[in-house]
Amino acid sequence: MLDSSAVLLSCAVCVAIGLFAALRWKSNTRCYPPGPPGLPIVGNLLDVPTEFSWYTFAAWSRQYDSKMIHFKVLGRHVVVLNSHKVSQEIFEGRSRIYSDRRQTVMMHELTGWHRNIAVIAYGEAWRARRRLFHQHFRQQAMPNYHVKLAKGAHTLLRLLLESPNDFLKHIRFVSGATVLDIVYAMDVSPAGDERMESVEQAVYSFGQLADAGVYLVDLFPALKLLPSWLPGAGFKRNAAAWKVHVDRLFEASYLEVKADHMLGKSKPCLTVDLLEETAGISYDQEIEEEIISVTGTTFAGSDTTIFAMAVFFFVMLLHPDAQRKAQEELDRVVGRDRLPEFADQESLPYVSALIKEMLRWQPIGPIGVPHTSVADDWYDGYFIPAGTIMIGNVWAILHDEERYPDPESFKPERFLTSEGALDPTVPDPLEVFGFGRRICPGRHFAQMSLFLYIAQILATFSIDKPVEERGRVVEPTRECFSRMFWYPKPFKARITPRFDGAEELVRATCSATE
Ligand code: HEM
Repeated sequence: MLDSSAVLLSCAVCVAIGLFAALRWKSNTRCYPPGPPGLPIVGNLLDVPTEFSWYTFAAWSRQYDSKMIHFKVLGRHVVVLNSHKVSQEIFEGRSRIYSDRRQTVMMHELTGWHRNIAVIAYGEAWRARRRLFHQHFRQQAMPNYHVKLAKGAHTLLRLLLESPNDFLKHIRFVSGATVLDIVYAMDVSPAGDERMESVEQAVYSFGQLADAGVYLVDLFPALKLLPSWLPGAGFKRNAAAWKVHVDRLFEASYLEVKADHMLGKSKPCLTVDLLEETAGISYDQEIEEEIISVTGTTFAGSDTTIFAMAVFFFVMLLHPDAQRKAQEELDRVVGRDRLPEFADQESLPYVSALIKEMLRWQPIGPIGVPHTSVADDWYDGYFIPAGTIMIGNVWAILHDEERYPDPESFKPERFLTSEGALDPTVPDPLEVFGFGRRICPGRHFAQMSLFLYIAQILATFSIDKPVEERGRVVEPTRECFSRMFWYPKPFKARITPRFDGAEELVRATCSATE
């Protein structure tokens, strides 16, 4: 006869085997969204192009007849959402699951960018910073920045008068200088300034990191222990060089303003506002970190505005008709005696439509910034495991012909009614600013800056294709950066005052504000 403990043991073993079999069966029957079959270990690494990936994702969406596509790269699940509806339901409707960010060694440990709100993991630290950022960059706070933004726009016009061929350099300078002014009340000169150079280097490094996507050290974190001098450890040398600028970006100017503030000689700026708001709270390193994180992150955002302005000049070369129509509207509404201002925006629907169409037609972030999921989930019968990289295919959503008929054509008119007013039934291309709880909190500031720069440039300058000495018109090359962001490689444009008196108007306005 078997004793009772042997019976119990055999029962337990049977239950364990049963459970194991059931779990295995369940995991085998898990159904991921459709997508290309991959190879062992590398998965679909070789199928995903490093450039223009948004076209491939859209093509897979058509091939597999699914708005949700799945593939694997080196063991990581990736899901791409190719429609407005699915992206809303996932990123907005289930934001508790789909608002995290992947943590990488390069971004979070080696370069100092862990303070950037855009890369912080979904959780309390992110929430606190995002709340603070939102307070200062929500729609209602925008008038606080009107004066400094207008000063920046006037500087841009003056620089375009003085050296029009350097227009891309001027955009970069003005965008960075305006943020320095708003955040730290610092005045920098286009002739060269160490702080400005450091900001540019840091912002450049963020673009490089985002564009590179994944480094080998992110896949094999032990590589971070390699000595920097070792051949193959170039990533560590780059990271160390970038970190100097990134730390300076976050800390140096903040500490300067803080010291001035304690001596009672600081000028009004975002940092001072944040210091005063937290003055009643006893000193806490975490609160100081929050301020540093919010102030420094505004610079990372300035890069996207620079890319958008580069796209603007590019689009104006390709679509002179749209340029002329916007200028006709500016002449009619604002006239030629003054520059357009924020208050004119509502009366300039064509200019607003042109900006919307520019963001839609060529989104600068065609695959946005990927989110990561924090829990297993099921959607429409498909399984999405925790830790999946979630990509919103912004390009596909903004080129969906059901929402935007004839999507490949550049037509600002699509946003207007037949009477020429903005049509509220046509969806704004908001996806360019991302999704759900992670949607860009700087979007009001970005849209306001784009409006002012673009309206003032179109009011005073003509942007045309350059003409060579023998009269040959130089077509813009279609060369572009096309990995994480899309923006044109440096190109030439002929930028000239648009009417007699435009130059005087610019100089007079600049001397009044600069
Ligand atoms: C045309 C200009 C801009 C575009 C197209 C843009 C686009 C984006 C996108 C796609 C994201 C990621 C959203 C997501 O994860 O779903 C983002 C995040 C962010 N942007 Fe912008 N942005 C622009 C300008 C700015 C500016 C000027 C600022 C600062 C004043 C800014 C601050 C931020 C911040 C702080 C985040 C991180 C949000 C988070 O992860 O919670 N952006 N932006």
